[in-house]
Amino acid sequence: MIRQLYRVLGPEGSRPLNRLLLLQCGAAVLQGAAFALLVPVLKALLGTDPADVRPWLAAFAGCVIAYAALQGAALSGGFTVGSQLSRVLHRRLADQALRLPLGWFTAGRTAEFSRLAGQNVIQVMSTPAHLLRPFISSVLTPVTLIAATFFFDVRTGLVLLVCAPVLYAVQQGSTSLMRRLDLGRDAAIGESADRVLEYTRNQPVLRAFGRTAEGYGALDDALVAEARADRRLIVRGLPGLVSFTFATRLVFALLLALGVSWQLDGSLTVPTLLALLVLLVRLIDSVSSAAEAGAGMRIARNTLERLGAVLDEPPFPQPAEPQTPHDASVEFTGVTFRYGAGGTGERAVLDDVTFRLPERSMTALVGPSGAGKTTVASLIARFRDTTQGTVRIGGVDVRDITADDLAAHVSLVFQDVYLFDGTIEENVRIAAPDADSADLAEAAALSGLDRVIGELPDGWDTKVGEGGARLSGGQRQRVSIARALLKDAPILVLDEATAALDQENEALFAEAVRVLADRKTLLVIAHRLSTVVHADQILVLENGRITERGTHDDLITACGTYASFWQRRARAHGWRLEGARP
Ligand SMILES: Nc1ncnc2c1ncn2[C@@H]1O[C@H](COP(=O)(O)OP(=O)(O)OP(=O)(O)O)[C@@H](O)[C@H]1O
Repeated sequence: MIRQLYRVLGPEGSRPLNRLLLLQCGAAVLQGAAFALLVPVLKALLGTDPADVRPWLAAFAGCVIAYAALQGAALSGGFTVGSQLSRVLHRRLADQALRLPLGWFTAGRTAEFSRLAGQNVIQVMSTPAHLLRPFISSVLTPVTLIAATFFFDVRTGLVLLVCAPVLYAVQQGSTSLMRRLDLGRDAAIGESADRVLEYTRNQPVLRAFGRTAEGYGALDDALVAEARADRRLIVRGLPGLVSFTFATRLVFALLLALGVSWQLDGSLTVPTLLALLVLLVRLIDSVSSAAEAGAGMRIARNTLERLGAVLDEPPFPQPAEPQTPHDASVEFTGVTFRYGAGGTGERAVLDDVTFRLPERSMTALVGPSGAGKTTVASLIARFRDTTQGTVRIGGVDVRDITADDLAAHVSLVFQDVYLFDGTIEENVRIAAPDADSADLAEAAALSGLDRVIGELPDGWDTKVGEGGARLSGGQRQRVSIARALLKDAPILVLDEATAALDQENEALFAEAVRVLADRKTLLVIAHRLSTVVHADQILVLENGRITERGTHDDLITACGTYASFWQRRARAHGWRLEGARP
């Protein structure tokens, strides 16, 4: 576990941990020495001249004072290392979240990540002060006591030396059994936490369909599995714990019997026997507390292992020799993409896709739901890497562009808008914290956010709530568009909202898109014809393949899928591409 502490703390945290371990080891040895000195103290007191006790008493007092000093320093050092542990872990986890590929963040892993950053970091924080100290003293104090026993009676020392490895083996056996059971229980608790989270988040859907907790099978199953893991821990783990307690008591009984027989045959004096028995009681106490500390250490070790595993996840590969894009064009060449680790998914979501978005042009990407449109957007921003083929920005493969450079070139507006719990202004300024008020006003005007701000009593200072919950879908969308515009990246990818905009806002959005097309390379994943008709080129994506491309007029003349979309729209006002099928 100490190794894992070093691993998660990294090089900067290793020095305070070294110092802490030194203090804790020193205190544990001094505690053992103080107990050992009780033997000569007792022997002198029960011996012929009680005045002989003075030098031993002085040595005992010296040991106790030195122990108290080291123990005090070790205690405060434990808290210092604990709070450093929390700081370092939060920072390293945040850094790691930035470096991990987006594909890593499945729902389960996201929940595990927030558990690790929340309750698990708090749990691990207390390890140096509350677990490490008792654990070290429960190992080093008995070792010191056994070594001291040799000075008083070699035979007792030898018996203890033989018994110690047996006790250690029994304890290790019980620890590894409990560790396996703990791991199983941790996994079951994690699963229950995920299901409770899912159950809480999906309350609107569950209530709409009249599902109660009892009727929500996934949660029921997870809770039953957790209860089973708890029972397994108690039933299978108990024999291990009991066997260790039994073994320590057996060693005590053996030594008591031997001590009495040695006293009876005259080879051990009564005062030495009594003093050794006092020492043995202390020894058994210390060894037993090793078992208790071991339980806490086991849990902390499992947690540290999970933290270490997340911190060791390989980051998204960055270019060895970075290049800078030459312009703001985007090019897909023979791009095939499958989801799954390393592109192992069964289905090619994009299949041999080739297109080019010239600089300062507008392209509309249309197609039925699930055709792969959002996947195209995520490949431009290199949220994921292609399975085959190349995505180039300004003539340079996105894999040869640094993450910062790529972020500076591409702005994205997704349908699922996430806002941070702050004001509207803070949310827009995330894109460019130093932007002046003229830039902010321009972004607001282009996105239609200025109207929202005019209607809200607190204007720019309106609190949006967690995730933007206090704003409507359309308002959130406009904050998100303003944010993307303020960033002023030369390439803008807009995943047009299907439902969030009403007709008035739709016209406004279409106007903003037209203005932007003159300034930026624009890719709009379009669901509305008012956006599509003005595009310089329209790409029709079906089942991961581009089946048609051209301007609106070209495609109408071609009488293909796009033309049939258009005719449907003419028949039914309020047409949506995403639901349509040719
Ligand atoms: N993280 C993922 N893991 C596995 N499959 C995914 C993932 N994201 C999307 N897919 C699958 O890839 C396909 C294309 O999804 P994508 O979101 O790109 O489609 P889309 O055209 O944008 O759809 P929509 O218009 O409904 O947003 C779908 O079949 C979807 O189920």
